[in-house]
Amino acid sequence: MDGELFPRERLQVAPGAVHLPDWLDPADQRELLRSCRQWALPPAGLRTVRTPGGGTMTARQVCLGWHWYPYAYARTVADGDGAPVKPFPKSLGELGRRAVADALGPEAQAEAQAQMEMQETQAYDIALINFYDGDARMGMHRDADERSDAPVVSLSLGDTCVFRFGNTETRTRPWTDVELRSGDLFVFGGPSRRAYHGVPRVLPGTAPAALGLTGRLNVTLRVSGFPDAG
Ligand SMILES: O=C(O)CCC(=O)C(=O)O
Ligand SMILES: [Fe+2]
Repeated sequence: MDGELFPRERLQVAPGAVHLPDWLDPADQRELLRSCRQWALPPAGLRTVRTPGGGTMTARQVCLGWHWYPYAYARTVADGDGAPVKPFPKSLGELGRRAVADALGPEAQAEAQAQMEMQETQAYDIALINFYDGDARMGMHRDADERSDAPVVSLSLGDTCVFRFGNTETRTRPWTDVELRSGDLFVFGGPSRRAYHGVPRVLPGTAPAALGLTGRLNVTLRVSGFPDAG
């Protein structure tokens, strides 16, 4: 909701894990939403992810650059229509770099860049777009199928959610619950890169009316660290 008495403040939730409220302005949010709608179209579009235990994830997903499925990456939608994954757009790479610099400072950004150059891998090359509607949520997990330790960049659109940011050891407490609203940025890198996190709740009807989205979209950008990325 807008119109708070005090603006929401930038918050370091854990070392290397930072929440930047209202990082994308309304025009940039609309633009990103427009792109998400394109990316969600078939082939290689939005799909329901099946887990090895026979369950399904309630957040539906589409990937760019590399296709993630439990628990690996592929170049094609190996667990879906088999189509090649859509390319990772340059604009998202630029957004990722800017997000890291704003959240963690130019040093962290330069260090990440130097590491990537050493490994001869490119910068951000994976996007996972999660769509939460109805009762969708996401259990506590780590982003652990990438080879790179570069920070994960997370952008939220639409309904507000409760984002639970935990610790690197267990799925359980201690954790911090943060409200992520439309336009918010969350970055986790360094000692927090492999921390457990999840989305226990989305708050229906909280999206900014002008955006025109029912539900919540989250875009996470990652660096694969795979030698043949690109
Ligand atoms: O929706 C979110 O905010 C988190 C998404 C996430 O953790 C993931 O895609 O791995
Ligand atoms: Fe995650």
